[in-house]
Amino acid sequence: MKADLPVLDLEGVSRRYGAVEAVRDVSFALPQGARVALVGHNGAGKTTLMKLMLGLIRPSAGRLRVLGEDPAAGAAAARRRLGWLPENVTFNPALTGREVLRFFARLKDEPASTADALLERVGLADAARRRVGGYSKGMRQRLGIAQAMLGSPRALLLDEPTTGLDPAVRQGLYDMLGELAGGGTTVLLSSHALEELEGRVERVIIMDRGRLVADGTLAELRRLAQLPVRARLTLVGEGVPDWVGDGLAPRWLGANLLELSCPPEAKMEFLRHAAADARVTDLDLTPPTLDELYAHFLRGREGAVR
Ligand SMILES: Nc1ncnc2c1ncn2[C@@H]1O[C@H](COP(=O)(O)OP(=O)(O)OP(=O)(O)O)[C@@H](O)[C@H]1O
Repeated sequence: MKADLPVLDLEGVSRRYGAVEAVRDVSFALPQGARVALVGHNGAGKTTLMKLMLGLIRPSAGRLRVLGEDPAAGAAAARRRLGWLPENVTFNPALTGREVLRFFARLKDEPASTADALLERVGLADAARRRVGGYSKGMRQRLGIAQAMLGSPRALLLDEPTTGLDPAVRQGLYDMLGELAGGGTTVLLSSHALEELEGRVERVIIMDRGRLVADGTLAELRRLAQLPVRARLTLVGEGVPDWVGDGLAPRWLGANLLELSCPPEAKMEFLRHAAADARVTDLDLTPPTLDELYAHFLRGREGAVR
């Protein structure tokens, strides 16, 4: 496969389950080393997309290429270069972490030493001889990721890998995914937890009821959505400053804390006014959150359906 070919490439892919169109006409291509999140409500089609990429199910329409090959055509070579962490992964609780990973290593024709090195890599070396039944949720997820990393996959598909993890464990997991992507592995993860993706993926694909409704970097999606920036001014003295028009939708959050909603095109003018006003003693700007973006694109979709 040529280096510049997309690792995962979908063109007009649909998948039906009887009357349910779980995935409808989805197209995207992910290059080597990309870190991408697939976000959407329950039933949006995220898991179905991953199963299609893994070749576990076939599309009803469209074309899918994984490392240049059709994953469902029995091209085992391409499938072996994919790592998968299913949602709610479970392992035999009576086995130790080391036994579990060595078992999966055998399935992938990998030496036991690779399994041991991966346990070290995901921070489970000290717990390797403990039974999985006694592992915390975070430890089980780490073991799941180690399992997905067996065979040095070119792409990792992770179905909701951070659900149920505490913030420190989640951060550790994203750090690990960042390192893998830095080394050239394409990482595609699905998530409901939009806020945690900020700064941790470079691209977000938003799904809604089987359709792709937005695809881009967070900055691109923010630009497309043209959502207002939230500004909070700390003020001395009484009343809303004269230069704050109704267009900024002023709203008092406290005796001297004023919140404004600033359209992107008015931001620089707003900053000039705020900087020149001696009554302003502090200023915070917050770009639209991922949840606001998500709501915006889903609203657009509802508008399109009507
Ligand atoms: N094997 C199946 N048989 C019938 N319908 C299915 C099957 N798998 C998925 N579906 C349906 O396809 C749609 C998409 O499901 P999918 O599991 O891909 O969504 P999801 O985005 O992963 O959701 P979640 O966040 O809940 O995991 C849903 O309406 C679901 O009920």
